[in-house]
Amino acid sequence: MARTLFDKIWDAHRVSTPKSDEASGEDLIAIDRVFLHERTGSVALESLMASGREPIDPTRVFCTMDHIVSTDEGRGRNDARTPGGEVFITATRAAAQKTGINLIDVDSADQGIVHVISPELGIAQPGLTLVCPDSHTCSQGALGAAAWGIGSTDAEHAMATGTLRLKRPPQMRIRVNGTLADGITAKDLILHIIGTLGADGAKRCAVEFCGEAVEALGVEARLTLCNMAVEFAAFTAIIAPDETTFDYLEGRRFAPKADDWDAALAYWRTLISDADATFDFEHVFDAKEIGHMITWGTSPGQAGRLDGTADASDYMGLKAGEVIEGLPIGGAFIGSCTNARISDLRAAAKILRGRKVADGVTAICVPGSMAVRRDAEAEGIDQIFRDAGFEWGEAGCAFCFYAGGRTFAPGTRVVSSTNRNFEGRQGPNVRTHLASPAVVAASAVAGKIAAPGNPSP
Ligand SMILES: CC(C)[C@H](C(=O)O)[C@@H](O)C(=O)O
Ligand code: SF4
Repeated sequence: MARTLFDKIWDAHRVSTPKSDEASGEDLIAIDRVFLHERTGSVALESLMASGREPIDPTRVFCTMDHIVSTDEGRGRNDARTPGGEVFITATRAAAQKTGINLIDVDSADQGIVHVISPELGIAQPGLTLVCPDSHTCSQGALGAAAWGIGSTDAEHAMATGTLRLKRPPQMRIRVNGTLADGITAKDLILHIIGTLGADGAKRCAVEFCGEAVEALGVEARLTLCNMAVEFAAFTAIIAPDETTFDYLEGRRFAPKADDWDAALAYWRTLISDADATFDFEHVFDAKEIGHMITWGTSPGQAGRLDGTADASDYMGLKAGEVIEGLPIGGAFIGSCTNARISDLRAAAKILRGRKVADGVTAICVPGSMAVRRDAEAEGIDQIFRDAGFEWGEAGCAFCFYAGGRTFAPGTRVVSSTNRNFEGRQGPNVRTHLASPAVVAASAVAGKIAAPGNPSP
């Protein structure tokens, strides 16, 4: 029977369908990797230890510090950005050391946001199952892994048993034909898709992105695309691994080596949906219709073209029919697991070179990992950001979400390269507009929402 890519990974990991689960349709699925972070992973680790159990294979469990850790340059990395949050860091460290899992601590050269460092270190690989108590784990499907977000209790279970019990999700295929116009990015593409299908448009499906425009994306851009799948209610997202994926992974720390690499490649090449595989839902988009996108509301589905108009939104301070381009801003943020990789920083630096952030705009860039930060510094990109008037941070989630601590002033309109624009997401009454790093940079310079081709005031 013809199978999808997701089916193939599922079937290869199906340990059994326990008798008690026949009616529920649940399968017992082998879990290859568990990733944790200090915000929710600490809870799972502590609870596991409290129950007298330990990870069945600690070498397959990874943990980073990203959510709570301070990202202010020069500040101690053991400091928290959330008042009183140090305990997350110390408790996670203690539990990780005790259980012997792979800990990527605050002072590690590998430290960074979980969904940035997992691909970077070659931990996410085609054909693997990977879970993490974090909703944006769907990002890692960009490598051809079945990767999804879970709760802390499931993380505990996955660590203890190497399995999870769950029902195979329905499946959706989103094909993007044609070529994206110059300067139009994966962020614009995903905002266009979510804006068209709505914030619940993916119907809890495992979504396979495919088509010419998706194949043309580099791995970093594919990560951006898959990152926001959960923002339109997907179970997860996946992209068939191809030469782009293999080139990206070769030589990375946890990628297979020598003969194992050849064997892995042979297997990975089978990971494509069969030509006659069927999906529960299918959508087709045309890449050439997509322009610079931005959200205007408080749901990621409230997205439109930058030169379009908004609906009324009290929270966002917008009237129906108001033109989005040109709205004055007070903040600009480039960071997060969506758009803080080296290609994102390069795109922004291209716009910022030789320019200055407009008066009255607080502009901050926080690289997604310390490796990205080092790469950027080696290329002089940090200097371009600093010269333009951007603050340059150390790696972490930073201003992507607010959990107390430093943020933008209430009422500030912020253009942000992140993935969530809910009320209060970036701070009390902060108004978040989601966009690509290029749009954030252009807007920072213009002091108002602006397209990259047109950054001057
Ligand atoms: C804190 C964590 C559980 C949360 C998530 O699951 O996504 C966070 O990363 C977010 O982006 O809101
Ligand atoms: S960067 Fe933002 S979206 Fe990503 S894991 Fe951190 S808080 Fe969640």
